[in-house]
Amino acid sequence: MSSWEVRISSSRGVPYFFNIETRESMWEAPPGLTQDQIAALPGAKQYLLNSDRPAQVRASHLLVKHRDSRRPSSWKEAKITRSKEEAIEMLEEYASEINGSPEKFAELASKYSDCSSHSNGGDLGYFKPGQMQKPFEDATYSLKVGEISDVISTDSGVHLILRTA
Ligand SMILES: O=C(CCc1ccccc1)N[C@H](Cc1nc2ccccc2[nH]1)C(=O)O
Repeated sequence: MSSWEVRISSSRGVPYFFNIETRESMWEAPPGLTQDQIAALPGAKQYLLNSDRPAQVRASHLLVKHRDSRRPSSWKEAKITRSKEEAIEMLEEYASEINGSPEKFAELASKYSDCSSHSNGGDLGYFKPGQMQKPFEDATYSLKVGEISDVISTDSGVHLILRTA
């Protein structure tokens, strides 16, 4: 079998096909390979996972950091000492106040989010697979547009996510 493998493009954060013999690369699966042969290539799992995801999504989030966050500091608080449990309780409070309203989401994110995106109602803009921490990306892709997530945990802290596109 030819020596193709699937890699992730660091610039675009999406999979591509690379032939380690000829050093050829291409975005789409090389012609002539059956679906089974593609699935058997090294790295194919990445391709199969990503291939059914839209190229990019847009989301806003409300982040509450805690003492175990990667950077336990924010525009709101120089030294964040709350526990993860306290952060989750706060987020659940906010979630019930937001009660599914995108307007309320933006208002509370502006006031309470520990991310710099608070100044924009929590809007992160568009992002592609591979650009955000995996739990955040997976949670966003599993939301419908207009839907708000449950509490999601990343190395940055705990989040509510509103998918906007
Ligand atoms: O990484 C950033 C900036 C994110 C951003 C992207 C696009 C527009 C505006 C902000 N801020 C971190 C907190 C943080 N961690 C995150 C993890 C996933 C998504 C958003 C996040 N925000 C921090 O402040 O520690």
